[in-house]
Amino acid sequence: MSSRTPLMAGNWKMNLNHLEAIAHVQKLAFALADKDYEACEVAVLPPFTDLRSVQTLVDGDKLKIKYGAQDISAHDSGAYTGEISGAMLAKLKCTYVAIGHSERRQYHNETDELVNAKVKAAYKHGLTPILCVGEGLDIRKAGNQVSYTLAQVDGALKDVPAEQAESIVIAYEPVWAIGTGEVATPEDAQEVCGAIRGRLAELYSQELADKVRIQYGGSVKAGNVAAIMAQPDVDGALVGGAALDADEFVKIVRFRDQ
Ligand SMILES: O=C[C@H](O)COP(=O)(O)O
Repeated sequence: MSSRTPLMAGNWKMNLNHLEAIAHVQKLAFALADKDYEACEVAVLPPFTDLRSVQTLVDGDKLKIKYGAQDISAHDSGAYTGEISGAMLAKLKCTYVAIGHSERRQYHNETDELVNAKVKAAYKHGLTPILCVGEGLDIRKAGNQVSYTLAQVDGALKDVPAEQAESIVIAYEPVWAIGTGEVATPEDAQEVCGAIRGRLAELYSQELADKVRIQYGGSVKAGNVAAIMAQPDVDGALVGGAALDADEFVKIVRFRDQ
């Protein structure tokens, strides 16, 4: 494990309405103590419709939990039905926004070019991108996971200056391990996360690369998180299914105890 502060983020995907969101965040807040926040940064990524409720709760109760959105429009405003702008997310005091999740790439045909535009939109509005990258099963079987994932990193960071890129979070999520119960081995996670850090050093500098947090995502649970977090280039987890169970997510945050 590195000296970077780990980021444990729960991506709720299309789960939990705004009332359920309040109950869930209250449960997390009740369970998490100051020492948990000192050891780890904790964030939730609820659906758009929950964000105002989560903001009200976090602000009102002065919670240390951070929150963000699961997507952002590449556009600032205008006739883009169904889209949500970075300005809107910033107004809701979001810290993070997930960009380029494999489900967006797969079901909404998001290209590296669009992901790059969304990364730039996030920075324009003061949001920190959680850039999601990772290979599908066919790529993994062909042994091309590193080159494929690094090409996604290159595409997402095209023309993004160092003073912005130094705050990015990159989530390596092998698509074949998402929601399947198939977890990449800690060595699999390290191989690609280490290569991503190496690419950041090539694109920018070693100093910048050493600052960036790289998460692993894909069937992370309390039972497997410690081994993954023991890898030198893994600085947190982007958790899907297990983040919907507050008790389980708290155990993931307390990965050092598992
Ligand atoms: O964003 C989260 C990832 O897609 C992982 O989801 P999962 O933990 O349900 O496999």
